[in-house]
Amino acid sequence: MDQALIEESIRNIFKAIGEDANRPGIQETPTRVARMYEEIFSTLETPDFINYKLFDTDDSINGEMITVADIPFYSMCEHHLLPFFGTVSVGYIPKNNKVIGLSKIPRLVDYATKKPTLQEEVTSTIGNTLMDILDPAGVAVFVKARHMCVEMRGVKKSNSMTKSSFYRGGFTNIDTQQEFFNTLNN
Ligand SMILES: Nc1nc2c(ncn2[C@@H]2O[C@H](COP(=O)(O)OP(=O)(O)OP(=O)(O)O)[C@@H](O)[C@H]2O)c(=O)[nH]1
Ligand SMILES: [Zn+2]
Repeated sequence: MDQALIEESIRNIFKAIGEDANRPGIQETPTRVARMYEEIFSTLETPDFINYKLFDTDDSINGEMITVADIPFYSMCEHHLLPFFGTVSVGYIPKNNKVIGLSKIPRLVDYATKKPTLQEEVTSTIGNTLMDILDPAGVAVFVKARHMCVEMRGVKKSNSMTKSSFYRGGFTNIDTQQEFFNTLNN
């Protein structure tokens, strides 16, 4: 990431809005923002999914549902560069005795969110990537988020919650979706 360019850009924004970029209170802000962008836009490269460990279990796991619920995330909307944040819940149905290392699911959430993006894209990126890595019998992704660009500007609707979902394989069955949501509510 080009830290110097970010710093210069932030100084220019201060100038453009009529601030004195040398005022003591904000003098160090461009450097801080550059450091912050390094952190919140850290999905510069695709992670090495080959190292996402898959484990072999016995075949009684096949066809059962595994859910990781309420994984918190923070992202930035690509239209206004304002935060949107909430939770992601992921379910999958193993096949061929294969399960994925549990921590890899929140890692997928980080991969999908640490960049300027849209909620729908976060939802489908997590779902499609899990399908690619694990090739399970089904994947469900459910994302709930608040968008600051809808709340603090523009239409200004506080606390509205945007919900998006992704269902593949066994989760296209309505009863399986219901079981997924029952799990989330427990
Ligand atoms: N589908 C989708 N839209 C988003 C997301 N985040 C922000 N938006 C919307 O992106 C749209 C951008 O619309 P524009 O009309 O180009 O921008 P704008 O004039 O700032 O729009 P307003 O927000 O309505 O004032 C807005 O409707 C936002 O609410 C997201 O994650 N998914
Ligand atoms: Zn926005």
